[in-house]
Amino acid sequence: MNQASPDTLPIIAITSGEPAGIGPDIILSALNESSFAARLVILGDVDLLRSRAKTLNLKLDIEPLAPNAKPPAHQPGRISLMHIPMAEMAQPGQLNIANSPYVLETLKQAGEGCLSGKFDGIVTPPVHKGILCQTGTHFSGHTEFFQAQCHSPHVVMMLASEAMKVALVTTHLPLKDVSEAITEETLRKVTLALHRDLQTKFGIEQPRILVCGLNPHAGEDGHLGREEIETITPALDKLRSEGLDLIGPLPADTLFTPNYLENADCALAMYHDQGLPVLKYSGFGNAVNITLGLPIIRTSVDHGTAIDLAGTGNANHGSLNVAIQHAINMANNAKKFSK
Ligand SMILES: NC(=O)C1=CN([C@@H]2O[C@H](COP(=O)(O)OP(=O)(O)OC[C@H]3O[C@@H](n4cnc5c(N)ncnc54)[C@H](O)[C@@H]3O)[C@@H](O)[C@H]2O)C=CC1
Ligand SMILES: NCC(=O)COP(=O)(O)O
Repeated sequence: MNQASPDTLPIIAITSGEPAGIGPDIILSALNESSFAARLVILGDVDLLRSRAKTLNLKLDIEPLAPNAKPPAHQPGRISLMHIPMAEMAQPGQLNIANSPYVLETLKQAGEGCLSGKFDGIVTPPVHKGILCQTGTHFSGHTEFFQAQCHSPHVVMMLASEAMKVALVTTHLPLKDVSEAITEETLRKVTLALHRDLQTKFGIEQPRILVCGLNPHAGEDGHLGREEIETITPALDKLRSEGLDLIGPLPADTLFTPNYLENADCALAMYHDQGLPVLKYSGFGNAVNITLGLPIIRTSVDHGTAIDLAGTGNANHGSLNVAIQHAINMANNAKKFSK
């Protein structure tokens, strides 16, 4: 049982995610079964949450907050909600472009609330990037959405499981554009942002980071690609001379083996599908996605919208639990540092 006064608990906003996916399902089951030492507020449509609770046969008390009211301390079975109306009632499993503006609005209000100090952190259940892009807005991910909203020059996507932390130099880029995006400047900024946040957000005094090469066998001395020699090694050497503990560039296929991982704090992959499949293989369903380098706290789940499972009761809320708990811990740490 939490002993802290409710007024000191962090306020964490949780967006409802893609309404036809499992976002509403995992919010309902997580907040029904688990207990969080925080004031949680869902940003979403009250009828969506109530209707999905009925479909899932979950008995929860779902109440909209009065304007400007603060959410109470979380109690299992009770949900406080900031009502944001959907255009049309969502059917589980059926994407509807009419509700895309709603999804974007929940993110916008979450970000604004964090920037204004109304919320202490944001947790985002999954959205469907494809249906959002169909509106004509280019949406490649929450990471880039909040980066733009916060005017942050460099953010880093990092996923963390019990077994490992994996950060990415590039995020949602077509593979054909990756090589060009890996410049000495980008590597420098991403690695510095990662190093700093491992220190400040995870309390690791001197983080040791394993850095992947881009090419097979990290280029095999230039015979299988030259990015390691021309770009990655010079960027890492400069950072090493400034005191960072960096190993690499290492062949990505051997970097993710126990000998390396056991002696390091984080792996830095060059692109999305170089690092994330390994992390998801080791911890899918219990990992957290954290955006580093933002002025606000933002965590997310390790999975997507799982349209096939919406409304079935088979969606696992383990990763959402971890994402909420990480946001709470980071918000509490931030409060300590600001005193
Ligand atoms: N944070 C976010 O907003 C994320 C959004 N996505 C988006 O989700 C959409 C679908 O992506 P997919 O690649 O199909 O991945 P997905 O994670 O939605 O599904 C992959 C497989 O895992 C299962 N699964 C996913 N979450 C689960 C859970 N909580 N419990 C039990 N089983 C679960 C699904 O049923 C499916 O078989 C895409 O539009 C993608 O961009 C993907 C990852 C993160
Ligand atoms: N694979 C993780 C992912 O794509 C999530 O991206 P984001 O929406 O957190 O930017």
